[in-house]
Amino acid sequence: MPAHMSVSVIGAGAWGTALADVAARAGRKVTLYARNAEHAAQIQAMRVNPRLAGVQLHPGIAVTSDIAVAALADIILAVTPAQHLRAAVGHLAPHLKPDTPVIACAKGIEHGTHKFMTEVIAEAAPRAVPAILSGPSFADDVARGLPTAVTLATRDEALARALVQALGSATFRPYHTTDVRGVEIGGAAKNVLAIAAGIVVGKNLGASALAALTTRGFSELARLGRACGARAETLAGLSGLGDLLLSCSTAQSRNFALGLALGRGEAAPIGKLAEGAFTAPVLCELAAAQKVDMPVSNAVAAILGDRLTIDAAIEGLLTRPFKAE
Ligand SMILES: NC(=O)c1ccc[n+]([C@@H]2O[C@H](COP(=O)([O-])OP(=O)(O)OC[C@H]3O[C@@H](n4cnc5c(N)ncnc54)[C@H](O)[C@@H]3O)[C@@H](O)[C@H]2O)c1
Ligand SMILES: O=P(O)(O)OC[C@H](O)CO
Repeated sequence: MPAHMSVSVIGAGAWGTALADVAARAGRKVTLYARNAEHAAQIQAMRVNPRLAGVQLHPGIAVTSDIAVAALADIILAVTPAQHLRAAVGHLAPHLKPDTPVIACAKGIEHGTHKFMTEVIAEAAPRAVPAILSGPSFADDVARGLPTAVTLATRDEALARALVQALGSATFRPYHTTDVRGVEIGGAAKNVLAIAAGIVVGKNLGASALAALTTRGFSELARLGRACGARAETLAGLSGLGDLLLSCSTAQSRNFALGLALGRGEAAPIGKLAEGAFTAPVLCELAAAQKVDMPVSNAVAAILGDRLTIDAAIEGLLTRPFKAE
């Protein structure tokens, strides 16, 4: 197994910046890539990224807008929104050394193709080794050094272990697995379900309803996971149940915050990436293709697509036939 001494982060948003800090804290040589040269120069000079306000960049992090420089690293973290991953990795691919691990840190499913994040990497950079990192972790918490645990998956177990060693520290604890699909499904579905949780709170339906929604949400996440070949322990682990619990419990989640605003009849928060809004329609298409019933996710997709009012969605969910748990 080659030494993984250097890490590049593609995408200088909130999560990319927090993960650059994680890698620097773990002792790696870190390069943060921002596609906009002016933005890169500003972060390099100020040592602060406005997308992660109030957090000082680790002194060891170099910032670049040169993709060829970023591509030289032993490990790549791809940290763009899910719908931009193909373009970002495609831009990087010609410059990569063969067999470089490219770890998707986005949570979503690609529109049109229904591809998961590692499948997108495999197509956009065929000589890379795709992996995925996901789990309950807010960029702000991670960047402040608060304790966090996530799941890191790639098909080769020895590589998964090595990547965990390269990125892990006392405050950022990745657990390894080879269940790539299980990790991808948890991260994508939890964002959609977090919007539903926010709606429940915004509509003042009560703490009991929130617990019911979260539990039934997990039930449909797990049904889809099983249909797609995910392992039960992954679905009940950090990247599945763990991330669902986090995102369904606090307005610190941008997806929950979107649902909260919708439930209160307010405008959606501006400038905040809510991946679940992009994932909802494609998650429902995927579930339908797999003949998996996902009533909560379907309701979220219909609300966001203006095909259903929130009140009608709630009534529809509450009047479904009684059935075995
Ligand atoms: N913010 C969090 O707490 C958090 C935690 C875990 C996972 N995530 C996931 O990480 C992903 C990114 O989220 P974020 O919070 O960093 O979003 P963000 O909006 O803060 O940043 C996204 C960044 O991606 C960059 N980008 C877009 N297209 C690009 C391209 N083609 N090449 C290079 N850069 C490109 C943008 O310029 C921007 O800087 C999402 O899928 C999200 O679900 C976020
Ligand atoms: O702010 P959100 O809803 O994108 O959630 C961020 C992370 O995915 C939480 O694990």
